[in-house]
Amino acid sequence: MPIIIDKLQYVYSPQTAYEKHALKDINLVINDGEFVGLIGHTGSGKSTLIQHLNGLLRSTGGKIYFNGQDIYEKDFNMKYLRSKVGLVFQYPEHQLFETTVYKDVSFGPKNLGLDQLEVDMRTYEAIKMVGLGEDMIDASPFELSGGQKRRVAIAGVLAMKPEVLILDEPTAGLDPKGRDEILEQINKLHKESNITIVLVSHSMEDVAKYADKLIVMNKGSVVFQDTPHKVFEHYKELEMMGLAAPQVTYVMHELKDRGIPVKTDATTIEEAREEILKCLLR
Ligand SMILES: Nc1ncnc2c1ncn2[C@@H]1O[C@H](COP(=O)(O)OP(=O)(O)OP(=O)(O)O)[C@@H](O)[C@H]1O
Repeated sequence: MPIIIDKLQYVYSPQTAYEKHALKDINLVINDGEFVGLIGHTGSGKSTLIQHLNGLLRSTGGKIYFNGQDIYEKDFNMKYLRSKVGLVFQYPEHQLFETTVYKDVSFGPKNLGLDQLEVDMRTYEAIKMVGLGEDMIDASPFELSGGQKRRVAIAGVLAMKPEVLILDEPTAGLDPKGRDEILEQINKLHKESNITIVLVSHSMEDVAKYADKLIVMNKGSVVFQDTPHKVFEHYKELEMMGLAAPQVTYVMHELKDRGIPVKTDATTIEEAREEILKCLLR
C-alpha cells in the first residue's frame, strides 16, 4: 500500500519570533517498491518531510496514510510505523555505540523482543544485504572505514525488516569510490528485495541514475513529482531554485540548439551516448 501525504504542513516554533513554516501543503504519493529521489536546495524541507514519514515529527496540519491508515488516528500504532519505515539519518555512523558490528546491528531486533534465533537470522541477513563480509561480524565498528561504518548503520535499520527505507544523504562525506559503492548497494537492495527507497540527495547525477521518481522541493513546497526525464525538462526552473539538472541534460540541449536532431531527455551518460550514436547512424 502506498504512503499518501495529504496537505501536510509543519511549523517549527509556532507563534514565537522563531516561527518557521518548513512544510506547506505537501501532497505526495510514494508507491510500494518505488525508488524515489528527494532533492531540493539546503533548507527546502527534505529532512523535515522524511521525519514525518516514520512519525518522528507530528504534522501541524494535514494527514499521512500508511497502508491505508491515518497515522494520526488515536489508536494508530506508531511503534509499528517505526518498524516498517526505517530512517537512516545523515552521518549515521555517529550513532554506532556498541562494541561489535553484531551487537550494533542486532540492537533493534533485540529491542523488538524477538527470540535469539530470529535476532541472529535478521542480523546476519542485514549484514549480507549491505555487502559486508561475515568476517566483520565481531569487529569493532570503530575499526572500519567510513563507508563500512555507514553500511553497519544501514544494516541496523534493515534488521528491523522495514518496508520503506529512507536514507538522508547516505553518501555525504564519502570519497567517490565509497559513494558509488553505497549507491550501488542501495540499488541492489532495491532490486533484490523490492523495498521502497526514498533517497535524499543533493546530486542530480545520483538520483537520475537510480530513481524511478523524483520529488523536488523548494521553500517547503513540492514543485515537481515525476520521472527524472520529465523533471529535468524543467532544467531552467531548477536552476532558478539553485538546483542544476545533470550535465548531460545541458549537453543534449546544446546539441539540439545547434541543429543536431537529438532527443533531449537523456538523464545519464549511458542514455546520452546511445541517443547520440543513434542520431549519427540515422
Ligand atoms: N529544529 C528547528 N527549529 C527551527 N527551524 C528549523 C529546525 N529544523 C529545521 N528548521 C528550518 O526548517 C527549514 C527546513 O529545514 P530542513 O532541515 O527540513 O531542510 P533540508 O532540505 O533537509 O536542508 P539540508 O539539505 O540542509 O539538510 C529550514 O529553513 C530550517 O532552517
